[in-house]
Amino acid sequence: MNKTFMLQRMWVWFRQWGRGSLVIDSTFRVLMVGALLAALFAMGSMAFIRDQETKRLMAHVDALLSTVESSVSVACFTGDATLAGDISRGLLTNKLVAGVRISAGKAVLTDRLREGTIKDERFVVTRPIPSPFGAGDMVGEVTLVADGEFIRAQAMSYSQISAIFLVMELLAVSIAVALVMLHTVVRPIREFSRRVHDVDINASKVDAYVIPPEGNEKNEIGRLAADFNIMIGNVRDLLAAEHAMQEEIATRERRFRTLVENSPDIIARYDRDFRRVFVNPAYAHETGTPIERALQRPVEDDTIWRPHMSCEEYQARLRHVMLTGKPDHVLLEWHRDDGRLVSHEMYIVAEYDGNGQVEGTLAIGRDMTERLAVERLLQRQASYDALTGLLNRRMFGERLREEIAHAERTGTAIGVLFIDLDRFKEVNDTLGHEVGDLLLVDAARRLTHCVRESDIVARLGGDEFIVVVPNAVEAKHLARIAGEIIQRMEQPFHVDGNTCYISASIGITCFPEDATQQETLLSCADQAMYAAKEQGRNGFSFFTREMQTQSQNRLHLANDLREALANNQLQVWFQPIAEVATGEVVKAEALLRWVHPDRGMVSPAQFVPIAEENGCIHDIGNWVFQRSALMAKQWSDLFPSVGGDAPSISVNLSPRQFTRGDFSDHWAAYINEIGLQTESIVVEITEGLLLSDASDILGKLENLRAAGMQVALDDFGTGYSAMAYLKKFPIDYLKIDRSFVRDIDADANDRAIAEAIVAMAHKLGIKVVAEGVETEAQRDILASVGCEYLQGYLYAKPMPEDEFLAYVSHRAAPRVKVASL
Ligand SMILES: Nc1nc2c(ncn2[C@@H]2O[C@@H]3COP(=O)(O)O[C@H]4[C@@H](O)[C@H](n5cnc6c(=O)[nH]c(N)nc65)O[C@@H]4COP(=O)(O)O[C@H]3[C@H]2O)c(=O)[nH]1
Repeated sequence: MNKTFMLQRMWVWFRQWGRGSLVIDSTFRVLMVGALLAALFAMGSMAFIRDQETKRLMAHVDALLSTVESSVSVACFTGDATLAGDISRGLLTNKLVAGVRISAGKAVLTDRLREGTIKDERFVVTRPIPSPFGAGDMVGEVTLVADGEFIRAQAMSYSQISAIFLVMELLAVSIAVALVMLHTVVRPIREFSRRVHDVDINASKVDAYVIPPEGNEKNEIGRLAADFNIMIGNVRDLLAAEHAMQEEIATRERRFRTLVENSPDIIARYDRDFRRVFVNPAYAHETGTPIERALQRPVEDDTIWRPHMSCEEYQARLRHVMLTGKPDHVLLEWHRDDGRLVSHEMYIVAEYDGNGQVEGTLAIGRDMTERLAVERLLQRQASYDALTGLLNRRMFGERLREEIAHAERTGTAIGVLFIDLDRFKEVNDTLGHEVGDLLLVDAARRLTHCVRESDIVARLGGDEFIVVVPNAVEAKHLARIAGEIIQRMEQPFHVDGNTCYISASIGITCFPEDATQQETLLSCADQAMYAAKEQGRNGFSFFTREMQTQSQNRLHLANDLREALANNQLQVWFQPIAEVATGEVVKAEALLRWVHPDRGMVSPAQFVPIAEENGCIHDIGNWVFQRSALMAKQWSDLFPSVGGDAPSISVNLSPRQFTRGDFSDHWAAYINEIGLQTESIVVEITEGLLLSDASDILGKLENLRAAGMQVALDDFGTGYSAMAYLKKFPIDYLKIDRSFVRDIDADANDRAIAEAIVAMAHKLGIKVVAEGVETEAQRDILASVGCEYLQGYLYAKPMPEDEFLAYVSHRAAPRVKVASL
């Protein structure tokens, strides 16, 4: 058992060893085949040779029988048993013969069988014996029993020897074949194998090819080498292509890496479990997370997304992209370490593996911080007033629309307060826009303190504000808010080192009582505000239907005013101004009149503000000046004989026209053109002008003075009464407002004010004109405090040009001829 196992092991080892060597394997196979064939042939030939040998020996026995046939014939013929015995003994000496039987007829002459012989009929030869005398008579019969054992042994021995030779021959042939194969096939193949083995496919072309072993160039090995070389060529080409491809891939990868690593966009790749498997440096920089910390971390670990979008939401978006394969845009925002909010728009796409399965997502984020900041700023600018931070007109419109819709649904009321700052224009014009802006900011702040959080506060532009009070159930609630606003606005504004006083006029309207449409609602509030202004400012008015009518009137007036100048509907009237010292009329104020074709006389107090609003004031102002200059010219032609001050005409100059400032050159040119004496024109300005950009105002006033005009400060005492400014500017006259004159005989304060104004003006070398003098008592008091000139109904009301000329002509020397204008 062990032996068999050992043999099996050896056989296996041998086979394995043999497979490693073609020489051994092929030799072994040839020998095995040879041995097998030898065995087969040997087996086949042994039976054949044994048979042939048996036959040959039996033939030999037969031949032996022939040699004794004549002797046996004699013995049989004669019946000679002795002879027959001798013959048989002689035959039995031959090893082949084991038994002899000779019979003559029925008589057996001899019958001998070697002892121990087993008679086998195959080895028995019987032959009839003919008569020695011929004639075809048979005299007996002889039977030879061949020695079967001997013959078999002989045949076996012979066949074995033959088989051994055959096997040896075959083995020899096999060995020869193996040797020949070894020499002609195996060796060249082994050499070929060695050469193939030595081939360096990357070497130069010569070394990269296999040369067939000598003498084998044309046989199968040669063809194999040729095929192999073709294959090497193909492989070399493939390798070269592969190499080029690798190079290309490496180059591309390098470029992509450069691109990705230097990309300002953040790039992150997530696997199916939302773990980051790649991030670029921009990601690390923007998120403040080092790359190694960011990798392999799931999105849930992040806290950076929180401000704008939760991780769960972000993860849900990533999942959706993976499930649907549809790209998505996500805005992510987070605070950096320095606290700055950064915004990135992430473009998320699904990534697939070679089998088309989604293996994760790629997120590329572009920094939108600045753009969003600008957008938000623009949005804010589009919605909020840049100066005050309140809602602007546009946004207010939207909010009001929403409130109206809500009120309609819920059946509630809305209160709208239209707030206009009184005399803000003066602050702006006098102290400059910067101060005006600061005042507006403070006013906005005060406004927001007067209302609830839920109320809407907006700036419509300039000094106009709006407050919307939703759920305004009672008018008194709105009145209380308006009262508080007014009260707060009355408080002095301390702005940039200046103390300014303004007030607020407020118009109040209600939805749905007064109007249900947004525009109409605002228009009603505006009209109510206008009414509040007309009622003396610093107050509020609720909208009434009459206001609507008035407002429409104003609108019609504004339209008609555009045509008024061209249609000769405007006139300049003159109101005399008397000199206290002489009682003579030496000055007059030009006062504009509009004789409306339908309405009759319209007051300048009514239409001058409209003309200022729509810009007509420039043409109208120039026209008034020219008419006044002509009147002054004519009057001065009358006066030299009268004596005293030269006559002059005061012309009201609208602050709007003064600020534009292109009038003075024209006016100066016109004075020259008509040859008017110097100081015949007094330009009346309002005191608020002096507080504005000093150099500009000063320059303009000096221009007027240089052109021979004088300057009067109108309505003095009603505005800022900034005495300090009087020193700085070239003012010739102060005009005490008629509000101080009205009660001067009854109100000691008014008298004291008038007295103080006169005293101060005189100290500055300025003469004083008192307006609105209607009574002699007023005249006397004003005269007593030192007022130089008086203007009022006591002397004369404003009158048309011809009447005025007649008036002054009458008072002047009768010899002076009055020329027509
Ligand atoms: N109750 C009373 N009133 C008296 C008396 N004496 C004069 N008045 C009125 O007082 C106003 C004086 O003009 P103002 O203060 O410059 O006030 C003027 C002036 O500011 C403006 N205005 C008039 N004409 C012009 C003009 O041509 N250009 C500009 N820019 N404004 C003008 O319109 C305002 C009103 O002008 P008017 O209605 O003409 O009113 C005039 C005049 O008729 C009096 O004794 N009692």
